Amino acid sequence: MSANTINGKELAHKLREEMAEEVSRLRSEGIVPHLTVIIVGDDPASKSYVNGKKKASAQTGISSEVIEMPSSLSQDRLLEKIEELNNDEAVHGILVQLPLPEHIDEQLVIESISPYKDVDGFHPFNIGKMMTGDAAFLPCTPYGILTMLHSYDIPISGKHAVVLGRSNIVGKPVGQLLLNENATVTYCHSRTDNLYDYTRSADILIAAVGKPNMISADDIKEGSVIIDVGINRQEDGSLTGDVDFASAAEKASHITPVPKGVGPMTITMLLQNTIKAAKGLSRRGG
Ligand SMILES: Nc1nc2c(c(=O)[nH]1)N[C@@H](CN(C=O)c1ccc(C(=O)N[C@@H](CCC(=O)O)C(=O)O)cc1)CN2
Repeated sequence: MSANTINGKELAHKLREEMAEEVSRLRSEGIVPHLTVIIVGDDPASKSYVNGKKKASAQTGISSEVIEMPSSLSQDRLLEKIEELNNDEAVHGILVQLPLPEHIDEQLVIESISPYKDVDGFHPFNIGKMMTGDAAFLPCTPYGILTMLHSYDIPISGKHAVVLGRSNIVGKPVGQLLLNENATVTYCHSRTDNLYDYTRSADILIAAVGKPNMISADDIKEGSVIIDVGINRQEDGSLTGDVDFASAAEKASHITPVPKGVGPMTITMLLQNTIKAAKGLSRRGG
């Protein structure tokens, strides 16, 4: 078997075109969706992701501002800035690019953002709503993965979904979203015994570990759906995922590549959350 490639870049492009139409309608009603991104320090990867967010916002008609702050910034100053943005009615979405320098408490920063402007979907209020299946801002990477599965008509209900990784921004929430859609979910992590027994029984395998090529054809079930969230930079500068694409593609039914798989969907769902914030949907439970 040769798998269908789930093309995140192409899907992201299509969704962004649809969003641009929606933003144009909102603008004609006098609503200009606005996203403010804060970046602390000068990590090159973070800078490149933030640039991507700015560019994608502009292409969609979403107004955006990037606030660059030095890595020497105090935590109090960052919290003050966030409070200012929380109180600014023209700002619909606030995002603080992660990771933050070590002297800043990441969780405290996340919790200082108004849950109604939390377009990253990281605030405990939104995480709680997601767990109960209520309207919430969903974390962008997991939301992007669900959108990919839906767009490719991949059945979720009743399927065994195995999530490799338990980070707060990808592993835990993607498992919860799959559970909300009636998958039977198993979480695996660095302490899991006999990990490959689980991966081989997965109908849907989400690899979000950050270990290059840790999954190959021998580790997956025939006809399974493989979602690779890993972004691992090689010595030659190229990117590779957690899955050995060439071998897994021989056995899977669907597979995401790296790059151009899950990555572009992360920024796309951020745009979607910003539009939702501008429409005030999360406040009204829509
Ligand atoms: N506040 C946040 N911080 C971080 C998040 C997040 O969702 N919110 N996620 C990641 C980084 N990230 C967005 O911020 C992100 C990562 C990867 C991509 C992407 O499109 N990747 C491309 C490859 C890009 C390359 O060549 O380097 C791909 O996979 O095709 C977009 C966004 C951590 N921080």
